[in-house]
Amino acid sequence: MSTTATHQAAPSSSAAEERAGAGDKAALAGPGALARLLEPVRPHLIGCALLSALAAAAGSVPYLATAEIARLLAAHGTAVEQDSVRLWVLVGAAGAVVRLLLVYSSSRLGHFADARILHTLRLRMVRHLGTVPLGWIRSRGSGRIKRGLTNDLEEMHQLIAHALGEMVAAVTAVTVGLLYLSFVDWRMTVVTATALVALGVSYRIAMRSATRHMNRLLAAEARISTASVEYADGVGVVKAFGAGGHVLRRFTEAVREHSSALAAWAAETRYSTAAARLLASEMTLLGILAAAGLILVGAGSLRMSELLPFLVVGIGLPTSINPAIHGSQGLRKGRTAARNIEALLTHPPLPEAPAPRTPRGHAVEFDRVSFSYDGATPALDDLSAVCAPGTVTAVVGPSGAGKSTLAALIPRFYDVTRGAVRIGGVDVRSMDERTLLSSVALVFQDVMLLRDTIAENIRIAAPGASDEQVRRAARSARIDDVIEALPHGYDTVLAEDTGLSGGERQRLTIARAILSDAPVVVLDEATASLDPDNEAAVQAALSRLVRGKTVLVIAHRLRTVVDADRILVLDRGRLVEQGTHAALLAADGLYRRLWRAQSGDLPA
Ligand SMILES: Nc1ncnc2c1ncn2[C@@H]1O[C@H](COP(=O)(O)OP(=O)(O)OP(=O)(O)O)[C@@H](O)[C@H]1O
Repeated sequence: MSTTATHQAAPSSSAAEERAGAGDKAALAGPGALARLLEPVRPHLIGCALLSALAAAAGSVPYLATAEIARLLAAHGTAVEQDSVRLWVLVGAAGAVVRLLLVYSSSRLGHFADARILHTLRLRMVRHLGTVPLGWIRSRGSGRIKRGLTNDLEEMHQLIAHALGEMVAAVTAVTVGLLYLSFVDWRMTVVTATALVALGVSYRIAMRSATRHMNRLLAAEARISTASVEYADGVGVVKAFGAGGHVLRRFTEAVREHSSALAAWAAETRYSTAAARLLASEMTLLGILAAAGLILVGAGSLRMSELLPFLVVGIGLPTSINPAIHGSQGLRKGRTAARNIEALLTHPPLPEAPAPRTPRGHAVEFDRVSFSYDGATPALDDLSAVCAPGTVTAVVGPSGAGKSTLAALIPRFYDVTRGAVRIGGVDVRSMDERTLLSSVALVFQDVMLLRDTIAENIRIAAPGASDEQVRRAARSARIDDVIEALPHGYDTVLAEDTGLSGGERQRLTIARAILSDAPVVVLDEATASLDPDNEAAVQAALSRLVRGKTVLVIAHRLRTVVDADRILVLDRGRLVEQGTHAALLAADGLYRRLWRAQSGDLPA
């Protein structure tokens, strides 16, 4: 990430809301997560469920009316009273109209609840992202964050606006159907209910492996969605490094896993699915009901006219259950989505200072700092150092030594595990977030630019800056000429194809940092080699940026730090040496070994 310190403090009301949310963590955990998230729209959901139930009941009426007409015809033949038939036709038609009205009302209420809760959740998630440690967001990955804000909310939408209503409607339709049939003949109703349960159980048995396969598929889908976002975000890198790129590999692995999950599902369940479908079909139920009914008719204890409603209404019952199966899948997906959303919403925000203090001066001090990402392995161990204002301090060391971690502690991407990081004598944890972030400019390797105009990308560091100030910063960062040469100059909207080189994009972020005029500059020196022109321009821009500031440079190439005022040498999280280039070479320790390794074993 390459950015100046730009993220905003969340409004205090939302911060309080988020703190309350974090306090609810224990209560939110477990199976109640979904219920808790939906709490604000509970009355709407109950209303929606009631309307769905009434709609389903009304929807059963045309079938019941048809069954009654069939009964009348079977009982009286052509001598049937026309008025009775007409009445049932009217009742059936009225049921259909009422159903339409109720479905409309229920759907309206469901979508209203859906819009409201999704709006609230979206806001809470975005506000919460503004309060959690930036380091957590970076390590979680943009793909997972975006998935939370898109796919998981979409699953919640499906659940609230569709699945809940479908399940309630299915249960009601079956209940109403069985209730009606019980008035016709209780024995046949028992047969119908038993047959439904038996068919349901055999369906479950035949589909028993489906849940496992479904879970595997859902997990694979989630991975594809995450990897797609990451792939889209990192397509530039992927192009630059070809198919060997990390992101592309994750994407192709996810696609492969999805295909193999799908193939395994199809292979294992092709017969059982067909059997399950046959078992739970209308034809099977028709066979059972006709056989049982004809036995009773034959025994003289059931009239033909009483059997007909079972053949008309009874065999439609399996179809009524189908939406419940679909709805239960929606419920399962909604639960998973709720858990993901909850995990994001309940991640503890960075504690805010109750009585913020203002730094006096801009020295950066690491005071016996220890930090661990996982609470077990130290990434930094009891490290103390001071970076004086107006000086450049370079941090060097082997890969994994803790250089980036040290830099990340200054803007509070993470909080120290022990010790303190101070700016101007004030612990960064005791500073107001705005004060802290306006004190520190970050120029990191992975250049982060927003899809906005070039002017706004620079201005984000100082929202009130005039056009002239933006231009002056761009001139200081040696990027002014490049911007002017673009078709829309400073109004060019940045996109993948804007045509800026890596070095030019880096200079844009330097312009941003220059505009912010933050007294502390944290710089992650580029490892990717730039062409000589770009490198010279970046160096010129940097020297303008760091003039008079307290500078901490994470250095990967030692030749760039020979002029640093002080070099901190880290190894496995510990500060093992410090001093100037000359002093460290003379000390004949780790720095000298690193120097010899990087300079091709040439004597210094
Ligand atoms: N987000 C993270 N979660 C867990 N562990 C991490 C994370 N970031 C870094 N680490 C671990 O912390 C240690 C220090 O890593 P750090 O990135 O600070 O080293 P570095 O000196 O900057 O390395 P490099 O030069 O390779 O960038 C390493 O063991 C690394 O694996």
